[in-house]
Amino acid sequence: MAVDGTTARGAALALLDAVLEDGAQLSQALEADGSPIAGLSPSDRARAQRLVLTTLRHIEQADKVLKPYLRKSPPALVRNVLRLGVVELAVDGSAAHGVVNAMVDLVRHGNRTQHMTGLVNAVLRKVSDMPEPFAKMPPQKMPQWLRQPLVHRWGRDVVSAIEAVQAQTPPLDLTPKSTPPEIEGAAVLPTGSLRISRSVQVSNLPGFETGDWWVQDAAAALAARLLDAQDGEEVLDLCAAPGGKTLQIAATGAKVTALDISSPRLARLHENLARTGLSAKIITTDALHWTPDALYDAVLLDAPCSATGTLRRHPDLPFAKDGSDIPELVELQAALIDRALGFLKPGGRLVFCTCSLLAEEGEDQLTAALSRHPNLTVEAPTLAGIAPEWITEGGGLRLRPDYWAETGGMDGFFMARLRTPAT
Ligand SMILES: C[S@@+](CC[C@H](N)C(=O)[O-])C[C@H]1O[C@@H](n2cnc3c(N)ncnc32)[C@H](O)[C@@H]1O
Repeated sequence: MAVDGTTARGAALALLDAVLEDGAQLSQALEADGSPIAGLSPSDRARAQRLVLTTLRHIEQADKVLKPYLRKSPPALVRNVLRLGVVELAVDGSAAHGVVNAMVDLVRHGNRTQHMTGLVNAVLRKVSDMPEPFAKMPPQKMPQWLRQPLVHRWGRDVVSAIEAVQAQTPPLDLTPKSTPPEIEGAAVLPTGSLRISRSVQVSNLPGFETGDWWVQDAAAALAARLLDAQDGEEVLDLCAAPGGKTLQIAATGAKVTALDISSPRLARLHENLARTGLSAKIITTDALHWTPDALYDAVLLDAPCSATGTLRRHPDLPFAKDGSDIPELVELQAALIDRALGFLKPGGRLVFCTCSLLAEEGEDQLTAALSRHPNLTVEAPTLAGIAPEWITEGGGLRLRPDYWAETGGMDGFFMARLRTPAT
């Protein structure tokens, strides 16, 4: 497909196409050689990313608005141009004239779509006459493979509340290295993370160069807090990259070993350590086939998972995944838990966590670990800022996107702290 890749909108279209038509993950499309954003200025890059993310959060509504105007389904490129245009008009409130002309231009540049400029022009003009194109429409639904088990567990109201949060642009959360720095407009959350709700360029914020903080969702920041690493302890961060939790553990003064199977992801951990002036020993290997030289006081296992708790930050996931890899992930998580327990000194602690909304990757995984290892104990969380209802019957911490909804929600996570017997 040939599209105009020189503008933010052209790049957004190419990215949308990669996600919706090729099933690519947005992060991969952004980082790929020859990525559509490669030649753009920083502000156009940010604009292209914002546009594609907002569109992915509103595909369902955009298609509903477009349906009455399309007698038959247009080619994918034209459909995606129309979706981009509708979302810009409905959500961003961009000036109609500019949006319509830009979208017509995108279609004009497509090899096989030049003849559809009239259709795009006519449809988008009609949409631009609607006062609020998405008014009274419910937020975009999660895919059935994910929605159904969540409705079964939490009910429709909770699932709708989660979807309402997923429809919004999430705030930027930062974890401070020590004392929270002064950043204009940043709120300090009850758990200690900083939250910025306006649109900002991260590298322009005070404290970026000096590594006073790093970007990390407020829920993600709780796993290392639950581990509660102490100055001088030997701590293993298994599945560590890109390293938000490694940085938190290193900041306590603990001696951290950060292990991950992926060297490209570990390269980002190296960058993060350099920027923050923190240190960790880094090992690139498969945790399932590695044996440490000595045992650890504590292990953090942030296991690979469906990432279904992160849809508000990664709205491309429902389009790139169908849930078919979950049984394999559940098996891998259990194997990693068993392996991690073998790396602990007697009386050591393991925090297991996943950024999944699904019980099989969280609550059920904890139950299964306890039945495989009956002499483990679960230590219920006592962290500042968490609500009692977030603690599960089994002593884990269940975090949901609709918690703190009024200030932008949080990523979905499950985490639990386990202790091995002292002798
Ligand atoms: C949820 S991510 C970790 C995020 C990280 N803890 C952080 O806070 O930035 C899961 C990680 O597990 C790693 N991984 C997957 N299978 C692994 C294995 N067998 N051994 C080691 N790492 C593995 C992936 O490369 C990925 O970086």
